[in-house]
Amino acid sequence: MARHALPAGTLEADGLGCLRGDVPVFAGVRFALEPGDALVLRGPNGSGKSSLLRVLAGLLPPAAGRLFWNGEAIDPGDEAHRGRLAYLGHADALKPVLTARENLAFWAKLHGAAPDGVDAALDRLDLRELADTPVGLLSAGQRRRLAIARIVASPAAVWLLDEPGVSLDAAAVHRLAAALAAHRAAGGIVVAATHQPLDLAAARELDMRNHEPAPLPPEAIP
Ligand SMILES: Nc1ncnc2c1ncn2[C@@H]1O[C@H](COP(=O)(O)OP(=O)(O)OP(=O)(O)O)[C@@H](O)[C@H]1O
Repeated sequence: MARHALPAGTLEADGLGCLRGDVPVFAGVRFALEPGDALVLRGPNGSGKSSLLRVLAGLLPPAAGRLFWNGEAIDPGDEAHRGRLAYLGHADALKPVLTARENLAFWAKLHGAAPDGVDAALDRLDLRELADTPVGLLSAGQRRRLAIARIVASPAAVWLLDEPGVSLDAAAVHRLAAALAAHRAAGGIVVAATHQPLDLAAARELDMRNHEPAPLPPEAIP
């Protein structure tokens, strides 16, 4: 499948920390990702993988540290940077009354993606036969495939994926791996949180257990 040109660049995190409800979740997260790189976030439940992805997506402000694109600091709410990101959360962010194709067309228009990328993304996730089915009638795995197709159809350079393989059967896991490889080959960057193995060649790993925040001082504990 032909890929649109990606706005290739480097993504760096320097000393990122995060609070959830005033509770420190992680601290001191550092990485530097070049075009084509992949970073897998590991760690037990509650260690902060989803929180880190939300910080990277600009959905949660960091409590400490900065993010850089091509060496330039990214300000919170930076619209140009938002355009470089495609975020897949636990929820699939699909409209149940629209068909699979209509959902992708909606997202493609919103993100300025090429309309011909919609059918290509449906093909890549083997969804062509379900293109005209309302999303409310799809199975969990079919919905997850469509949510991944939404990322594939986007023009974003940086894919931020939270448990992308959830609900996928073996064939769909294979298609996900192929989509990730194609994105990286086109100069894209992948950051994925996963408990399952993802077939990501030469991916780097970031273990959230190495970024546990320092314990609160006794006087700060109510
Ligand atoms: N909206 C929220 N408000 C307050 N605390 C939250 C909120 N969301 C998550 N947390 C807390 O932040 C911590 C990190 O959660 P997070 O979802 O980032 O972990 P995770 O590593 O992705 O977990 P999992 O493997 O279960 O998906 C947990 O202690 C969780 O209870």
